[in-house]
Amino acid sequence: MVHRILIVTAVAAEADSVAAGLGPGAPDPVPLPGGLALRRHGHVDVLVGGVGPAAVAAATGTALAYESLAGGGYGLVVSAGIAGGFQPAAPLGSVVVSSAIVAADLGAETPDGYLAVEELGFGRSVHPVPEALTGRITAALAAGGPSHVLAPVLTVSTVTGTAPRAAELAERHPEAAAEAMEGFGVAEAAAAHGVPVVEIRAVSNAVGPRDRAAWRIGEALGALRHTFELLGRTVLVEAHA
Ligand SMILES: O=C(O)c1cccc(C(=O)CC[C@H]2O[C@@H](n3cnc4c(=O)[nH]cnc43)[C@H](O)[C@@H]2O)c1
Repeated sequence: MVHRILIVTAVAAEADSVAAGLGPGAPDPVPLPGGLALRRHGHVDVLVGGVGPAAVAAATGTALAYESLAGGGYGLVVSAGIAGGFQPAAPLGSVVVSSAIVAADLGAETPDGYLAVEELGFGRSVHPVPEALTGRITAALAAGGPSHVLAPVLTVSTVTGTAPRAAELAERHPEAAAEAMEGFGVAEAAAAHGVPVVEIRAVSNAVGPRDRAAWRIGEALGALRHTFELLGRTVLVEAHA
């Protein structure tokens, strides 16, 4: 069976950029339960799943179940959108491709420091991403795409807004290049259906002291569009074959 590809964003502006990169789609969205709507671009579906890991996990699970019950199935799920970038690894306007998707606040604070759920003896806080997949994505971006880095992407429920919090996350996850709010939720839903997942983020702001005026959302949405222009002609075609 040839599987479809599902791309999930948090908000409509991100989905619009992804869709613009993919090119013309079907005129009418497919309504899903829960007030969700899939925009179809050939074999690629784009879904606005909501902000935060819980909302997006529910939405992604709904889309996966819907497609499965319709007799098809997804072969790849992509969490996409804008993000905060750890400096200097991920400058504004660059793209981060996830080598792993990490729930950075799924754990417990203790007097001796933070413990991830694995250290507490239950649950998981990391979803791996297939290397063969990230290798194809980075190769496609290297051929004229935005500057990019392959690194872990953190999922947080609270946007980092202070230098001490940014330093704490960087110390705990020294390899991480970006933080956003949905990747782990998308990954949990994909894993429940046995579907591989990758997160692709365009950097709109630096992780650190909150300075909304310094966010470069337009630049990041442009990088997101450029990324999916390239992937729509390469990796997303191969992944469908
Ligand atoms: O105001 C706008 O025009 C606009 C356009 C597109 C997206 C937005 C968002 O606010 C998206 C929220 C989404 O962005 C991720 N994000 C971005 N920066 C960070 C960050 O520093 N830390 C965590 N998450 C970040 C996140 O995934 C949000 O869901 C606005």
